[in-house]
Amino acid sequence: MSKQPLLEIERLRVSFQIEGAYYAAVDDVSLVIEENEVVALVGESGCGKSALALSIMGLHPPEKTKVEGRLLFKGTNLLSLSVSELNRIRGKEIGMIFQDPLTALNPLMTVGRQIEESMNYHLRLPAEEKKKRTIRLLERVGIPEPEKVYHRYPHELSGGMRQRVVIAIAIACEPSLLIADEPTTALDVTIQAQIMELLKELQRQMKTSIILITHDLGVVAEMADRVAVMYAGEIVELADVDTIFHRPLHPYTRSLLQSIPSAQVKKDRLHVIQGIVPPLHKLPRRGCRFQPRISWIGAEQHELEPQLREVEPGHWVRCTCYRHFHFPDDQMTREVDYGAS
Ligand SMILES: Nc1ncnc2c1ncn2[C@@H]1O[C@H](COP(=O)(O)OP(=O)(O)OP(=O)(O)O)[C@@H](O)[C@H]1O
Repeated sequence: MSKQPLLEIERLRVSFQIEGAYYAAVDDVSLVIEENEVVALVGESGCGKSALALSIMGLHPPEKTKVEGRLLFKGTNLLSLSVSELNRIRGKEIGMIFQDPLTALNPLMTVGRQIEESMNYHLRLPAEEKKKRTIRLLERVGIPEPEKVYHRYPHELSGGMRQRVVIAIAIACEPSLLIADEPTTALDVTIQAQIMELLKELQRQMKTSIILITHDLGVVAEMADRVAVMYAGEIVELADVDTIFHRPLHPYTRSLLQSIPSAQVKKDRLHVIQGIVPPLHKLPRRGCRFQPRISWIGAEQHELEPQLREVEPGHWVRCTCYRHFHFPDDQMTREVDYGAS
């Protein structure tokens, strides 16, 4: 019998209420996260990455959000749990690292107490043991003088140190799944690299699975095992990291990759993906959602109801338009020859 995946996202739809009607920000997304696997979710702002992550944590306010489908975590559907049942899993089995450490931390509570809070809820250890464990955790996330930092307040720490504290809270109960939503966007570039290095090292030690949400394709190349590329609420391409970087097929994935600056290949100008992800209430709900942004590919080259299809083992692509895609600028067409026919 094959092993049960850690998380199975099945036909997930997350819809927000806007002026009385519901619009899906995540639309029919299915994705499996295995144990000890890092899956990156990439895509422009507004593609639905955070909406997906927050639904796994059960953090959408139910009055204004509809979450449909199934989220099977170790076989249990998170969407069918009561708040108290979910609380037993959140923070213990699934940890989350948010974008901005300043808003993720309580300014009125010392670092030590904040880390211990999550242990209080899930582990119920004697005070002495809790403190020892907290100091060990601070050490583990690379905080110097952990005994002193234990008594400090968030505003007394630098941004990078604060994000280390947020990571310590997220891993305090050794979760089997971590969701990291743009964990470094709020930090300086040099600090970003250190924090990603820390996450990578912790992942290696703890064998935690990670859903990594990021705009930074460099980070994806460094950390991810597989990549799900999202556009307008849908996964448009899914494959292992090498395939995404070396044999991308979907026009959106190829455009994202073309827009990365490269020190090796000097280009006169970077490729810019024309247009924007439309707002929710204006998203095309039928046909290929990327069609308006690649207007030089005729409508007849797109599928009417594009599905994710496995084009080679483990490599999934939505819509057959990728077979006809070329960059509008000839030079780029010559630069990239993916041989898709
Ligand atoms: N609470 C909400 N109410 C209404 N619309 C929302 C809400 N939260 C998100 N949206 C909309 O849902 C869509 C997806 O948003 P989401 O934040 O998931 O995108 P994202 O890919 O995570 O972007 P970013 O990279 O900027 O975080 C966007 O159009 C956004 O405006």
